Amino acid sequence: MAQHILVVTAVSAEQEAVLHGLGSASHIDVIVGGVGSFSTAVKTTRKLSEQSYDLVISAGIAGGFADRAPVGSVAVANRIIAAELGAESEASFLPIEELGFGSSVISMQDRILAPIIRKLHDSELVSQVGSILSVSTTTGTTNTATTLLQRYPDAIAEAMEGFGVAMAAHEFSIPVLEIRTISNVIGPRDRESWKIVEALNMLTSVSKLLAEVY
Ligand SMILES: O=C(O)c1cccc(C(=O)CC[C@H]2O[C@@H](n3cnc4c(=O)[nH]cnc43)[C@H](O)[C@@H]2O)c1
Repeated sequence: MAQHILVVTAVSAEQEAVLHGLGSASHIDVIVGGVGSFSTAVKTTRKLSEQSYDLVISAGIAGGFADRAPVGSVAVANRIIAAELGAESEASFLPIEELGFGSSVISMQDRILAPIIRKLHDSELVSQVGSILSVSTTTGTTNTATTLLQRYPDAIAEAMEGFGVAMAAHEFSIPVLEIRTISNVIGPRDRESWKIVEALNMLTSVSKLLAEVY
């Protein structure tokens, strides 16, 4: 399935990891969009207005919810959710849908998702599929992790850029994927325990598969 694909990472270490895995695949471009959905949405939109693409992929490292996406595994989004987009009230969090201002959820197309899920399943890599949350603040307490899971029971991971990439792709009617390798458990902030090098190496392995599948 050789198409023209744009991969968007947050930082250059992720870009290098992806390029390393892609090898000589010339149909895939990889850009750095910056950390967070705002910067990433702007940079992705600019790139999509300059060149035509068939698929956009948000790729990088992420936090995994305990017992759902272990460190060292691969998380593939079937939904990308802007987890903080809404209003707080005394009773509960109100997502933007309930306020009548649009949607905080972008769903992946099955025809795009199925081939990479199959490939990951056939590979040696541990992987899971579910909602990946986009947050502006990296979760740093058990309380926030629990709250997010109550709000989004099918969430497997959180990162900071997916929704920005997805919104840009959506604007150009291009399908989107989010694929992440897990560097840390979501919960109490313990920066020393993050397995960033290992997650970047896993990102290289995943990128090899991306080049074979798409
Ligand atoms: O807490 C810190 O001191 C700290 C230092 C450097 C970087 C960070 C980040 O939050 C990097 C976020 C970056 O990586 C993705 N990512 C990785 N794990 C998570 C997570 O548990 N929650 C949200 N984002 C995560 C994210 O997509 C950014 O690109 C913190």
